[in-house]
Amino acid sequence: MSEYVLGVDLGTSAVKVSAMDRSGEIVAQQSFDYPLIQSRPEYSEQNPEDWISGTTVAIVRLILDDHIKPAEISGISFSGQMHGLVLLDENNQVLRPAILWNDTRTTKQRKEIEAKLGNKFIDITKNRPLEGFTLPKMLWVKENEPNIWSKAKTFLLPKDYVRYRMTGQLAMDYSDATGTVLLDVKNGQWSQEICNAFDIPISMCPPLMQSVDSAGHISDSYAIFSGLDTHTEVFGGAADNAAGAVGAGILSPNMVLSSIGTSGVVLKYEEDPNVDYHGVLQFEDHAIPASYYSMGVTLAAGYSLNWFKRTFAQEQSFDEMVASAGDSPVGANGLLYTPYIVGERAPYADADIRGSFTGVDGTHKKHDFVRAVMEGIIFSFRDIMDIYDQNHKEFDTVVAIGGGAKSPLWLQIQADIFNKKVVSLTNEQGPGMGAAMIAAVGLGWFKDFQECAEKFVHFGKSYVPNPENAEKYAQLHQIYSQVYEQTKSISQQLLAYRRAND
Ligand SMILES: Nc1ncnc2c1ncn2[C@@H]1O[C@H](COP(=O)(O)OP(=O)(O)O)[C@@H](O)[C@H]1O
Ligand SMILES: O=C(CO)[C@@H](O)[C@H](O)COP(=O)(O)O
Repeated sequence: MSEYVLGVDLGTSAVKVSAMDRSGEIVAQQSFDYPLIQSRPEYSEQNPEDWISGTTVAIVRLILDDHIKPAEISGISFSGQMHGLVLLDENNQVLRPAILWNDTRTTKQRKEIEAKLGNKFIDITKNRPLEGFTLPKMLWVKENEPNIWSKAKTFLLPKDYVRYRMTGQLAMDYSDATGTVLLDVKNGQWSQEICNAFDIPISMCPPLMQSVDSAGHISDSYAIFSGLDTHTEVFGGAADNAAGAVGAGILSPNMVLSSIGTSGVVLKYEEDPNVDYHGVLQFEDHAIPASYYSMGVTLAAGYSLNWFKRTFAQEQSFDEMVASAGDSPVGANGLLYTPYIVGERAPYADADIRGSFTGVDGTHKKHDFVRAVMEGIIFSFRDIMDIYDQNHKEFDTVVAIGGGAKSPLWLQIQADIFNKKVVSLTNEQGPGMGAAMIAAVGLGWFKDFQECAEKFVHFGKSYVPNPENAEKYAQLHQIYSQVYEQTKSISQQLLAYRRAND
């Protein structure tokens, strides 16, 4: 009899479920898209029921269309979009749409947290209380929707809610819990001090677990709903970036991950819990017990390209549009794009900054704009890499994952802008692969992630920097780096105008 694990990658644009066998082969994959609800400029929400329907449809298709037998699915685990607030009442019913990681309505709450706890907050959580994180979202609901807050008994993150619906158990794994900024990272427990400071009952925080811990089995009710079998064991899972790092084989400090999903991430494995980036980079518990990672996040990476396509290139397919960037030279004929279209998180934690095209010329063509968007996203990643350079962190290989890693041109642009070797995976399902690996390790198929990675992770093509292009990009990055400061005040004035006229 064959044996499979399912990796559920609960992304922002879609859920992707991969079935993998013991040899690390992906035997089948299904995905299901769901919408973002953006009712106002700074708002970004999703309906948790859409995650449940999407995940279940993908699983049903694996069973019916790909003929994966439920009896052969030994384990399931998760990779989840981080930080999103799901509030449940005393009967574990969802109280309002989830407020997502890229929702930036919480600047007031961020400032209140900073004013009250200052550097103490970073000491406890290893992070700043940025708009996207969960605690400021809780405070926003408390202040703006007191009727909902008064009914809230538990909070969860997105994939924890899906796990709850599959098993009936409420829980959160450490890698996602760091992203709530309510965790005392050194002591591995919810911070009573932060809860007290903001009058949050600590009973709202769910039980904590390791990513590889068992959360029980598929419940009777979910088995009927999905067609899965109740013998299938469900494991904690991880934040998407932790799972992505596992799935990309980032298991030692000399490798860095570059992920172009809806957001963009530059991530480094960290062994030392005392490393201090002063909150400029995020610092999170890893899916691997007793290890950590740091990362910088570009809020609108793939999202920038999606926005551009939706707004200016609807008639082209995604592949055609991306390929057209090859008709524009390095530097997009002197056109620069900054991807701050929903504000930014790293290196500038600024919810008010907005994006720009600079240097627009009457001779520019649409393909120059496409290339400028793709380059601007990677310049933003380069800003994050520069923080590692400033902290004397050495690494020689960048592993690229996410939807953006499907484009060979974009992979070469990464190699040229980073001036480092960039390696792709033979299968770009980094987070989904990581989720499946968590289930495989949880089931005891492998003694640890290292052993599992030897079977599951396969590196594909390497992209080496072209020295001439790297030199041009180094020059352009100097110019790009000035745009933030020079557009900051203009962005603030335009935002004030928008708010006044909303
Ligand atoms: N063929 C392609 N070439 C380059 N980028 C792509 C391609 N298809 C999709 N993308 C980019 O990948 C992003 C989605 O990546 P994915 O890792 O699936 O995101 P998420 O996990 O956030 O849902 C999109 O925002 C899009 O910009
Ligand atoms: O906010 C973060 C990390 O801190 C994002 O990385 C989210 O976790 C969403 O990821 P994608 O949907 O872009 O993969």
